[in-house]
Amino acid sequence: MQKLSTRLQRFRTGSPLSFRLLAWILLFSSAFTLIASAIQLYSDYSKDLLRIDNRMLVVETGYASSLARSLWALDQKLLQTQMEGILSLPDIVHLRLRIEPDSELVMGEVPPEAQTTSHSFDLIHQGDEMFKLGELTVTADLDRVYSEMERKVGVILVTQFFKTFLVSILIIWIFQYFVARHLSTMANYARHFSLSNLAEPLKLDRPDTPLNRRDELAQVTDAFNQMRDRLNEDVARQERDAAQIRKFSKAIEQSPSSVLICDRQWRIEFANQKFTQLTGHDAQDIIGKHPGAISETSMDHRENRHLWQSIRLQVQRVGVWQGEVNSVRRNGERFWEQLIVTPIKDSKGEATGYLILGEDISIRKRYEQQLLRQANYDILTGLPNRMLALDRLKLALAQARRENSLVGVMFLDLDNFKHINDTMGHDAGDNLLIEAARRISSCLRGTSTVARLGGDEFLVILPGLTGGDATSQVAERILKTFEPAYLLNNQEVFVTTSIGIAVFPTDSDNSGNLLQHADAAMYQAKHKGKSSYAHFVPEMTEVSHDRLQMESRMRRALDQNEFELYFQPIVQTDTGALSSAEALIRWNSPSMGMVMPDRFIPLAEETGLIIPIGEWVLQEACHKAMKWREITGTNVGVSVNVSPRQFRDPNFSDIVLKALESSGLEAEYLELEITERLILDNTIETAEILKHLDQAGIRLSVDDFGTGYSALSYLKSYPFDTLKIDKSFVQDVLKEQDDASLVRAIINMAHSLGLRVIAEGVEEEAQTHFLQHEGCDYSQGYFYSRPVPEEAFEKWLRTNHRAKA
Ligand SMILES: Nc1nc2c(ncn2[C@@H]2O[C@@H]3COP(=O)(O)O[C@H]4[C@@H](O)[C@H](n5cnc6c(=O)[nH]c(N)nc65)O[C@@H]4COP(=O)(O)O[C@H]3[C@H]2O)c(=O)[nH]1
Repeated sequence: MQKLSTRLQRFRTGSPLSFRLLAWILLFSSAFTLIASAIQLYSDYSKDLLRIDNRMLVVETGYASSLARSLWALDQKLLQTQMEGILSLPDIVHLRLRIEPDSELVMGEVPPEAQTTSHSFDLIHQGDEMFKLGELTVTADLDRVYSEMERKVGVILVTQFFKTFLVSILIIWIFQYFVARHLSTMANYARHFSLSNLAEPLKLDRPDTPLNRRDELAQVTDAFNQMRDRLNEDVARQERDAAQIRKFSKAIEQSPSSVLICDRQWRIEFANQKFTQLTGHDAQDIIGKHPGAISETSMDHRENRHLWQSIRLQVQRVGVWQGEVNSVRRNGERFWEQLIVTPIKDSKGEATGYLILGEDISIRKRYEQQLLRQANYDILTGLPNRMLALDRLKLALAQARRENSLVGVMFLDLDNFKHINDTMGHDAGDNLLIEAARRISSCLRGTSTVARLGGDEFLVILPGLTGGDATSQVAERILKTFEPAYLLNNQEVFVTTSIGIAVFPTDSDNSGNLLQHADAAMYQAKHKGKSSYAHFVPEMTEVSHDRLQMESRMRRALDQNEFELYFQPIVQTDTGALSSAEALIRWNSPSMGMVMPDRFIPLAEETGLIIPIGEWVLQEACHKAMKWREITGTNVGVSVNVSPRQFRDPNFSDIVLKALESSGLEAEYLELEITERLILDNTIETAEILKHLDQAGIRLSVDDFGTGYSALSYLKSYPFDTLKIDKSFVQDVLKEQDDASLVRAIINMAHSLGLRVIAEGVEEEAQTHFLQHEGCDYSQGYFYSRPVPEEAFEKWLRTNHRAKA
């Protein structure tokens, strides 16, 4: 019962379509039935009327002659019987017989208000002559026909109504069961269909037959489910996209680089946290502004506009702009940043905006400037070094050529420096050099240059001179400033200098010759006696007698076996264990005593003698390394210095390989030390030779790192294994904060390029702690051992229990 009522309820409330259908079916079927029934009734009615008409005709044909005979015979009885016979016929209710001439016989009765139909015919006597006897009018009552019709209408209406109703119910049930309820299910499904409710597919409550699978409901269901699947895919894709967008946004927000996103018109739309940290500008303050307008104060307006114009043009043409920009923070502080500007393109490749990535490179810049300073200036005196001095000299010569002026070049050497250094100590020597630099500088104009070439040698460049005399005046002034005593270690010391002068273009028109001539003149001045100066004269071209003598002695020295290798251990910084040794040449000259490499290697370079000397060093070093293997039972590597001239010798690679071959030393235990200046001199050849050596397995190291150009980029392009930090940095790591941070930066940078680092010139234990802390791989210096002769080194090896296992 309950079930029935719910069904009814559902039928009533849930299926308006069924109701409407029912109503329409009823209406149409009723109308149809009514029309059909009306037609039927009308035809029945017509048939009944026809039947009555026929019956009247039958009366005429059947009774006309007999009635006429009875009337002729005046047989009233028969006439009556015959009329009664007619009256007994169905529907005939009234007969009127009009007898000629004026009598009438009436039988039967017409019910009041009855619907009737009448038929009259003549009664004729058929004798010799035709004689009309009378006329009979037969009246039939149509009430039966009408009541019959009424009954039929009633029956038809009732039966048709029920039939229609039942058929409608059946149709509706069929429709409800097979269609409407499924439509309701679909409607409900569609009503509850939402993005959060996509798991359940639409399922109709009906058997899964092949027929059902093909009908329209199945098609609509499939369409629904396909829509659901597509939506599911869309939602999943959207979620994936949203997750990615979230991830990217986070990455951009937390990026270590500053990020600005601009629209097509270069108006800032987004700035990340790093940008705010870096510049001090809040994102909301700069939204809508042009990126060039933020730090406009960093340069003048025109320069800034020009910069951003060229950025815009290059980004449009090339697709990227990158460069270093000197920007200004909100608080006015300047900083260097590396900017990369790229367009953000849509799927059609159209730029929809621009991405500006920025990185604070102030520290790197500072290091680079520091390195540049180190490369160009003498650390002790702060004067330009040899390299910068040569650049300035070349510039001065170029200018003099243009202006037709003279350039004076002076070579200075402190007369008794070596003696003071040896007797009063390095600090006193250093102080003397600083004071001498100051005194020389004080004698010069702003356009002149005074440089320290190394040791106690200075160079003075006097550009834009109009006459040679000016050089003499400057030389005299310098000699005069040297007259007062120097206070070294609280002692008054008198130091003099010797000055050699050469003038462009009188003495030479190229810088190299000018320097040589000034050098020769200086030797001449020294010969003249201390505290004097000398001008170059062509007779001096034979150069100093000393140098010539030195050269011929050096040539003999190889044959006489006067060269000797000293060795200095290179140890692992953290353990102190021996890793390898650097071979350092010494010249045991019978006439000059022990000559240090700084004194003869440059001359050997100039004369080309370095090639046979270098070959000897390589052979010796490799053989010694094999000997140490025997002594220690472990592999000890050897480092050999290679000078530029050696390196450029076409046979250099062969010489190295021959040394390895003849000694039996594996290539990996030989390391060649190359100065960075050499690398920068001749790029293509250098690259090829380095590649060749690297392919042979020989280790390569950059020597004296920090004293050359220190252009970090070349380290990436060449196959170096090791970087040796110059001793000038290491020695002051504990005293100079700048040097400490520079060494730290070099170590980090080298490691990031996959290079090992050796710190040279380690003299104190505290320096080793610093280097350990900074992760420096290897160390070398007096703290571990000075360079020692072969026997001493072997002894050191035997006693040094920390040799690498
Ligand atoms: N103040 C100080 N100095 C330390 C310390 N530890 C090592 N040294 C010195 O630093 C120099 C290191 O060699 P280098 O930079 O390659 O510089 C070398 C190298 O460029 C060149 N040289 C030496 N032997 C050869 C060689 O066989 N061939 C070539 N081409 N050049 C050589 O001569 C330069 C000078 O050599 P050395 O006079 O032996 O000077 C050596 C060494 O004695 C320390 O703790 N404090």
